[in-house]
Amino acid sequence: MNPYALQVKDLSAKAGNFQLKDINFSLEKGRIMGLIGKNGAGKTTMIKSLLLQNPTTKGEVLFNGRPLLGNEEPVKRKLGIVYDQLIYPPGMKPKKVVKIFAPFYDRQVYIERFNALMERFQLDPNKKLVHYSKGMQMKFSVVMALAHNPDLVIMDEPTAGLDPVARVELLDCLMEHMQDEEKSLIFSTHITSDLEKVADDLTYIDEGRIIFSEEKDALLDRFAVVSIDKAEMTDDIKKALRGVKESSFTFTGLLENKKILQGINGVKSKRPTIEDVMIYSGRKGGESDV
Ligand SMILES: Nc1ncnc2c1ncn2[C@@H]1O[C@H](COP(=O)(O)OP(=O)(O)OP(=O)(O)O)[C@@H](O)[C@H]1O
Repeated sequence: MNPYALQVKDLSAKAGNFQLKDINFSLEKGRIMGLIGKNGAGKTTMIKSLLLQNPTTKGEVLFNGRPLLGNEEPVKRKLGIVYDQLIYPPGMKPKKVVKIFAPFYDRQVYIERFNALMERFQLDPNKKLVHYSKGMQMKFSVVMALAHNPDLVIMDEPTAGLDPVARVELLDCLMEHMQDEEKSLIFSTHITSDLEKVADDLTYIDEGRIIFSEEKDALLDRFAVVSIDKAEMTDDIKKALRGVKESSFTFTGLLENKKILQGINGVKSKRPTIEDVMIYSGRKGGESDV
Protein backbone atom coordinates (compact mmCIF):
# COMPACT_ATOMS: atom_id res chain seq x y z
CA MET A 1 0.00 0.00 0.00
CA ASN A 2 1.25 3.48 -0.86
CA PRO A 3 1.77 5.33 2.45
CA TYR A 4 1.41 8.77 0.85
CA ALA A 5 -1.79 10.66 0.16
CA LEU A 6 0.17 13.30 -1.71
CA GLN A 7 3.72 13.56 -3.07
CA VAL A 8 4.97 16.76 -4.65
CA LYS A 9 8.29 16.68 -6.52
CA ASP A 10 10.08 19.67 -8.00
CA LEU A 11 6.88 21.61 -8.58
CA SER A 12 7.21 25.04 -10.16
CA ALA A 13 4.71 27.48 -11.65
CA LYS A 14 4.30 31.13 -12.58
CA ALA A 15 1.51 33.58 -11.70
CA GLY A 16 2.23 36.91 -13.39
CA ASN A 17 5.71 37.88 -12.21
CA PHE A 18 5.48 35.54 -9.26
CA GLN A 19 7.44 32.30 -9.36
CA LEU A 20 6.72 29.17 -7.35
CA LYS A 21 9.97 27.17 -7.21
CA ASP A 22 11.44 23.85 -6.08
CA ILE A 23 8.35 22.74 -4.18
CA ASN A 24 8.97 19.33 -2.62
CA PHE A 25 6.95 17.77 0.17
CA SER A 26 4.77 14.79 0.95
CA LEU A 27 1.75 14.07 3.11
CA GLU A 28 1.35 10.65 4.69
CA LYS A 29 -2.10 9.09 4.85
CA GLY A 30 -3.97 9.80 8.09
CA ARG A 31 -2.28 13.13 8.69
CA ILE A 32 -3.28 16.78 8.70
CA MET A 33 -0.93 19.32 7.15
CA GLY A 34 -1.22 23.05 7.74
CA LEU A 35 -0.02 25.30 4.94
CA ILE A 36 1.22 28.62 6.26
CA GLY A 37 2.87 31.74 4.87
CA LYS A 38 2.44 35.49 4.61
CA ASN A 39 -0.06 37.17 2.25
CA GLY A 40 1.20 36.62 -1.28
CA ALA A 41 3.64 33.85 -0.25
CA GLY A 42 2.24 31.48 -2.88
CA LYS A 43 -0.17 29.18 -1.00
CA THR A 44 -3.09 29.59 -3.41
CA THR A 45 -0.77 29.38 -6.42
CA MET A 46 0.64 26.13 -5.04
CA ILE A 47 -2.79 24.62 -4.38
CA LYS A 48 -3.92 25.52 -7.91
CA SER A 49 -0.72 24.09 -9.37
CA LEU A 50 -1.18 20.80 -7.50
CA LEU A 51 -4.57 20.52 -9.14
CA LEU A 52 -3.29 21.46 -12.62
CA GLN A 53 -5.29 24.69 -12.59
CA ASN A 54 -2.20 26.66 -13.59
CA PRO A 55 -0.99 25.97 -17.16
CA THR A 56 2.62 26.92 -16.35
CA THR A 57 2.94 24.10 -13.79
CA LYS A 58 5.96 21.80 -14.05
CA GLY A 59 6.99 18.90 -11.83
CA GLU A 60 5.37 15.76 -10.49
CA VAL A 61 2.33 15.55 -8.22
CA LEU A 62 1.07 12.13 -7.14
CA PHE A 63 -2.26 11.53 -5.44
CA ASN A 64 -2.10 8.16 -3.68
CA GLY A 65 0.73 7.32 -6.10
CA ARG A 66 -1.07 8.48 -9.25
CA PRO A 67 -0.70 11.66 -11.30
CA LEU A 68 -3.85 13.68 -11.97
CA LEU A 69 -3.07 13.88 -15.67
CA GLY A 70 -4.45 10.76 -17.31
CA ASN A 71 -6.29 9.72 -14.14
CA GLU A 72 -8.71 12.64 -13.71
CA GLU A 73 -11.80 10.58 -12.97
CA PRO A 74 -10.45 8.11 -10.36
CA VAL A 75 -8.22 10.71 -8.68
CA LYS A 76 -10.92 13.40 -8.42
CA ARG A 77 -13.41 10.88 -7.07
CA LYS A 78 -11.18 10.55 -3.98
CA LEU A 79 -10.39 14.26 -3.71
CA GLY A 80 -12.33 16.99 -1.91
CA ILE A 81 -11.32 20.55 -2.75
CA VAL A 82 -12.20 23.95 -1.35
CA TYR A 83 -10.86 26.80 -3.50
CA ASP A 84 -10.46 30.35 -2.22
CA GLN A 85 -13.51 31.38 -4.26
CA LEU A 86 -16.93 29.89 -4.90
CA ILE A 87 -16.66 27.65 -7.97
CA TYR A 88 -20.36 26.79 -8.25
CA PRO A 89 -22.79 28.87 -10.36
CA PRO A 90 -23.93 31.67 -8.03
CA GLY A 91 -27.43 31.74 -9.53
CA MET A 92 -27.99 28.08 -8.64
CA LYS A 93 -29.65 26.69 -5.52
CA PRO A 94 -27.79 23.97 -3.57
CA LYS A 95 -30.66 21.51 -4.17
CA LYS A 96 -29.89 21.83 -7.91
CA VAL A 97 -26.11 21.58 -7.42
CA VAL A 98 -26.48 18.31 -5.53
CA LYS A 99 -28.63 16.86 -8.33
CA ILE A 100 -25.83 17.57 -10.82
CA PHE A 101 -23.08 15.98 -8.69
CA ALA A 102 -24.94 13.01 -7.12
CA PRO A 103 -24.96 10.83 -10.28
CA PHE A 104 -21.14 10.73 -10.25
CA TYR A 105 -21.17 8.92 -6.89
CA ASP A 106 -23.33 6.43 -5.02
CA ARG A 107 -26.39 8.65 -5.47
CA GLN A 108 -28.37 7.83 -2.33
CA VAL A 109 -25.36 7.86 0.02
CA TYR A 110 -24.13 11.11 -1.53
CA ILE A 111 -27.47 12.86 -1.11
CA GLU A 112 -27.79 11.68 2.49
CA ARG A 113 -24.32 12.95 3.38
CA PHE A 114 -24.96 16.21 1.52
CA ASN A 115 -28.23 16.78 3.41
CA ALA A 116 -26.64 15.95 6.76
CA LEU A 117 -23.78 18.40 6.13
CA MET A 118 -26.17 21.14 4.94
CA GLU A 119 -28.17 20.71 8.11
CA ARG A 120 -25.06 20.66 10.28
CA PHE A 121 -23.90 23.97 8.80
CA GLN A 122 -27.45 25.34 8.89
CA LEU A 123 -27.53 26.07 5.16
CA ASP A 124 -30.80 26.50 3.27
CA PRO A 125 -30.77 24.29 0.13
CA ASN A 126 -33.54 26.39 -1.43
CA LYS A 127 -31.66 29.68 -1.39
CA LYS A 128 -29.56 30.73 -4.41
CA LEU A 129 -25.82 30.71 -3.69
CA VAL A 130 -25.59 34.38 -4.70
CA HIS A 131 -27.85 35.16 -1.74
CA TYR A 132 -25.63 33.28 0.70
CA SER A 133 -23.26 35.41 2.80
CA LYS A 134 -19.47 34.94 2.19
CA GLY A 135 -19.23 32.67 5.23
CA MET A 136 -22.23 30.62 4.05
CA GLN A 137 -20.67 30.24 0.58
CA MET A 138 -17.49 28.98 2.24
CA LYS A 139 -19.49 26.51 4.32
CA PHE A 140 -21.26 25.35 1.16
CA SER A 141 -17.90 24.79 -0.56
CA VAL A 142 -16.88 22.66 2.43
CA VAL A 143 -20.13 20.65 2.19
CA MET A 144 -19.38 19.99 -1.49
CA ALA A 145 -15.79 18.98 -0.68
CA LEU A 146 -16.90 16.44 1.93
CA ALA A 147 -20.19 15.10 0.52
CA HIS A 148 -18.52 12.28 -1.43
CA ASN A 149 -16.44 11.23 1.60
CA PRO A 150 -13.05 11.85 -0.11
CA ASP A 151 -9.74 10.34 1.04
CA LEU A 152 -7.76 13.54 0.58
CA VAL A 153 -9.19 16.99 1.30
CA ILE A 154 -7.35 20.09 0.09
CA MET A 155 -8.67 23.43 1.32
CA ASP A 156 -7.54 26.99 0.65
CA GLU A 157 -8.32 29.03 3.77
CA PRO A 158 -11.57 27.21 4.58
CA THR A 159 -12.03 29.15 7.82
CA ALA A 160 -11.64 32.60 6.20
CA GLY A 161 -14.78 34.64 6.79
CA LEU A 162 -16.26 32.21 9.30
CA ASP A 163 -17.42 33.42 12.71
CA PRO A 164 -15.73 31.68 15.68
CA VAL A 165 -18.66 29.30 16.27
CA ALA A 166 -18.75 28.25 12.60
CA ARG A 167 -14.95 27.89 12.58
CA VAL A 168 -15.01 25.50 15.53
CA GLU A 169 -17.93 23.61 13.95
CA LEU A 170 -15.94 23.26 10.71
CA LEU A 171 -12.83 22.04 12.52
CA ASP A 172 -14.96 19.51 14.48
CA CYS A 173 -16.48 18.31 11.23
CA LEU A 174 -13.03 17.89 9.67
CA MET A 175 -11.81 16.03 12.76
CA GLU A 176 -14.75 13.62 12.49
CA HIS A 177 -13.93 13.10 8.82
CA MET A 178 -10.34 12.35 9.87
CA GLN A 179 -11.42 9.57 12.29
CA ASP A 180 -10.81 7.14 9.44
CA GLU A 181 -7.04 6.53 9.43
CA GLU A 182 -6.90 6.57 5.64
CA LYS A 183 -8.16 10.15 5.39
CA SER A 184 -5.76 13.05 4.94
CA LEU A 185 -6.15 16.79 4.94
CA ILE A 186 -4.09 19.74 3.82
CA PHE A 187 -5.36 23.26 4.40
CA SER A 188 -3.97 26.77 4.33
CA THR A 189 -4.83 29.21 7.08
CA HIS A 190 -3.63 32.34 8.82
CA ILE A 191 -5.16 31.18 12.09
CA THR A 192 -2.14 29.42 13.51
CA SER A 193 -3.93 28.61 16.81
CA ASP A 194 -6.15 26.22 14.80
CA LEU A 195 -3.02 24.48 13.55
CA GLU A 196 -1.60 24.24 17.09
CA LYS A 197 -4.72 22.17 17.85
CA VAL A 198 -5.16 19.99 14.78
CA ALA A 199 -2.09 19.86 12.51
CA ASP A 200 0.37 16.97 12.46
CA ASP A 201 2.66 18.58 9.87
CA LEU A 202 3.42 22.12 8.79
CA THR A 203 4.55 23.45 5.44
CA TYR A 204 5.74 27.02 5.43
CA ILE A 205 5.99 28.89 2.13
CA ASP A 206 7.71 32.21 1.66
CA GLU A 207 8.25 34.04 -1.63
CA GLY A 208 7.25 30.96 -3.60
CA ARG A 209 9.64 28.55 -1.87
CA ILE A 210 9.25 26.04 0.92
CA ILE A 211 11.09 27.17 4.03
CA PHE A 212 10.19 23.99 5.91
CA SER A 213 7.83 21.04 5.63
CA GLU A 214 7.94 18.76 8.64
CA GLU A 215 6.22 17.34 11.69
CA LYS A 216 4.81 20.18 13.82
CA ASP A 217 6.01 18.91 17.21
CA ALA A 218 9.51 18.11 15.96
CA LEU A 219 9.76 21.61 14.53
CA LEU A 220 8.51 23.39 17.64
CA ASP A 221 10.73 21.23 19.89
CA ARG A 222 13.79 22.05 17.83
CA PHE A 223 13.47 25.80 18.26
CA ALA A 224 13.30 28.15 21.23
CA VAL A 225 12.41 31.80 21.59
CA VAL A 226 15.26 33.15 23.70
CA SER A 227 15.86 36.48 25.42
CA ILE A 228 19.45 37.17 26.34
CA ASP A 229 20.85 39.94 28.51
CA LYS A 230 22.83 42.29 26.29
CA ALA A 231 25.87 41.91 28.53
CA GLU A 232 25.89 38.13 27.89
CA MET A 233 25.52 38.33 24.12
CA THR A 234 28.27 36.73 22.04
CA ASP A 235 28.89 37.03 18.31
CA ASP A 236 28.07 33.32 17.87
CA ILE A 237 24.68 33.67 19.53
CA LYS A 238 23.89 36.88 17.64
CA LYS A 239 24.65 35.12 14.37
CA ALA A 240 22.48 32.16 15.27
CA LEU A 241 19.46 34.18 16.42
CA ARG A 242 16.77 34.72 13.78
CA GLY A 243 14.59 37.81 13.61
CA VAL A 244 16.41 39.58 16.45
CA LYS A 245 14.41 42.14 18.39
CA GLU A 246 16.37 44.55 20.54
CA SER A 247 15.06 46.16 23.73
CA SER A 248 16.87 48.22 26.39
CA PHE A 249 18.46 45.27 28.17
CA THR A 250 17.91 42.20 25.99
CA PHE A 251 18.06 40.67 22.54
CA THR A 252 15.19 38.30 21.69
CA GLY A 253 15.09 35.90 18.75
CA LEU A 254 14.45 32.40 17.50
CA LEU A 255 17.24 29.90 18.08
CA GLU A 256 17.73 26.45 16.60
CA ASN A 257 21.05 25.43 18.09
CA LYS A 258 20.20 25.66 21.79
CA LYS A 259 23.58 24.14 22.75
CA ILE A 260 25.36 27.44 22.18
CA LEU A 261 23.55 28.83 25.22
CA GLN A 262 25.40 26.45 27.58
CA GLY A 263 27.25 28.37 30.27
CA ILE A 264 25.55 31.65 29.38
CA ASN A 265 23.74 33.45 32.21
CA GLY A 266 20.76 35.76 31.88
CA VAL A 267 18.88 33.66 29.32
CA LYS A 268 15.13 33.16 29.22
CA SER A 269 13.91 30.48 26.86
CA LYS A 270 10.49 29.17 25.80
CA ARG A 271 9.05 26.74 23.26
CA PRO A 272 7.85 28.77 20.27
CA THR A 273 4.31 28.85 18.96
CA ILE A 274 3.75 28.46 15.21
CA GLU A 275 3.18 32.21 15.12
CA ASP A 276 6.56 32.81 16.81
CA VAL A 277 8.30 30.68 14.18
CA MET A 278 6.58 32.61 11.39
CA ILE A 279 7.16 36.05 12.87
CA TYR A 280 10.79 35.60 13.88
CA SER A 281 11.82 33.74 10.73
CA GLY A 282 10.02 36.27 8.54
CA ARG A 283 11.44 39.35 10.23
CA LYS A 284 14.27 41.24 8.57
CA GLY A 285 17.41 41.88 10.56
CA GLY A 286 18.29 38.33 11.57
CA GLU A 287 18.83 35.17 9.59
CA SER A 288 15.48 34.53 7.97
CA ASP A 289 15.79 30.94 6.75
CA VAL A 290 14.57 28.32 9.20
N1 LIG B 1 -3.41 35.52 -11.95
C1 LIG B 1 -2.38 36.18 -11.44
N2 LIG B 1 -1.74 37.14 -12.13
C2 LIG B 1 -0.69 37.80 -11.63
N3 LIG B 1 -0.17 37.57 -10.41
C3 LIG B 1 -0.76 36.63 -9.67
C4 LIG B 1 -1.90 35.88 -10.12
N4 LIG B 1 -2.23 35.01 -9.15
C5 LIG B 1 -1.39 35.20 -8.12
N5 LIG B 1 -0.49 36.16 -8.43
C6 LIG B 1 0.61 36.64 -7.58
O1 LIG B 1 1.25 35.52 -7.02
C7 LIG B 1 1.69 35.81 -5.70
C8 LIG B 1 1.21 34.70 -4.76
O2 LIG B 1 -0.19 34.80 -4.60
P1 LIG B 1 -1.01 33.70 -3.83
O3 LIG B 1 -2.45 34.05 -4.01
O4 LIG B 1 -0.57 32.37 -4.26
O5 LIG B 1 -0.55 33.96 -2.32
P2 LIG B 1 -1.16 33.39 -0.95
O6 LIG B 1 -0.01 32.83 -0.17
O7 LIG B 1 -2.28 32.45 -1.23
O8 LIG B 1 -1.67 34.73 -0.28
P3 LIG B 1 -2.87 35.06 0.76
O9 LIG B 1 -2.44 34.52 2.10
O10 LIG B 1 -2.93 36.54 0.74
O11 LIG B 1 -4.12 34.39 0.23
C9 LIG B 1 1.17 37.20 -5.37
O12 LIG B 1 2.24 38.12 -5.53
C10 LIG B 1 0.10 37.44 -6.39
O13 LIG B 1 0.00 38.80 -6.70
